[in-house]
Amino acid sequence: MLVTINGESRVLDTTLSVADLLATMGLDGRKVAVERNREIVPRATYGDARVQEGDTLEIVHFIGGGAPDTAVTGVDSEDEGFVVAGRSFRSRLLVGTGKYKDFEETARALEASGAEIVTVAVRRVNVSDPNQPMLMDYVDPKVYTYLPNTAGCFTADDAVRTLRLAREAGGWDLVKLEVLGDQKTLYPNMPETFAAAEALIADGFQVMVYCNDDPIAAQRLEEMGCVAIMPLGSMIGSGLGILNPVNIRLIKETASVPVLVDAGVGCASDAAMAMELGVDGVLLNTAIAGASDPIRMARAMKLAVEAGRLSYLAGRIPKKRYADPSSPLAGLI
Ligand SMILES: CC(=O)[C@@H](O)[C@H](O)COP(=O)(O)O
Repeated sequence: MLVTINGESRVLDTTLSVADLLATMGLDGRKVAVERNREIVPRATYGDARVQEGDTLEIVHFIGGGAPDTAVTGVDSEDEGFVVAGRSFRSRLLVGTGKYKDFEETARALEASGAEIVTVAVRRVNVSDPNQPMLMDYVDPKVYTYLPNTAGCFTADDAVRTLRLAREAGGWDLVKLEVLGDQKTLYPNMPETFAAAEALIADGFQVMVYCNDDPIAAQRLEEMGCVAIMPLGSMIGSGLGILNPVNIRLIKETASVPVLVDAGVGCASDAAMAMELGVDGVLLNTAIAGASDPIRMARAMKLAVEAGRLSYLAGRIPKKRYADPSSPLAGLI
């Protein structure tokens, strides 16, 4: 029979089940998800679900990084860590897993960053060579919390479909929703983001949402049930830093769920500045992966996020218009 797998036509044995198909491709036991004619095939039915003539199959896996699905408890003595959707994390730095030279470099950078949550994109398995290395071979999902994301989705429908596949593949329901507006700015498309958030929350997902830095939109997303609000610092991949600190602070002041600055961080001082605004964490990717020395930058980001948090907790001095001598003037000779 003739079927299409990940866009490629294949002639298959007529008696194949989905489980047999995965086995012949060497994908059995791997964290992949299968969609047949745009319907997710539940994992429990792989043995019974027969592949049929004319079927269109999509087999996806994760690209980019991850951590335990169980809560990481215990906190640093100087920082209380943060809690999202009932799970505690010590590290306030969340990192992306794209743009690295190879998976080995990804793994080393993640380790240096100290991140516990890594966000990963969902992509088709390479059916021409399904045995190619996968992210999970390098970034252990028992060590990192995988946060599947919808990078590359421009409609609510695509985003919802992508995250349903991610849940089927790995069982994760804590997800990062991003619905993009256009290729040039990668700004969030907020109407589509609202629609996707609503559908995902109704479907039992815990949604961490990438959004613009609009306090009203952020409030609305929280009211809908999003478990974390992730306003952009600036455009994804731009390295322009935090363009609107006033709005980020406003969003944080109003929110009762964690607020994480997501996107646009270019260097360690940007990450520290975001944390000094009082946000709960920072999500970044390009600044580490695109640095000349990603491992060193990953460590810099770890220290910057910690320093920014401590600086925020310590409380900055008020800015003054004129000098205020550091040494007492009394007793001057
Ligand atoms: C990895 C990911 O989720 C990105 O979409 C994220 O927004 C990070 O952006 P930067 O690459 O600008 O750090």
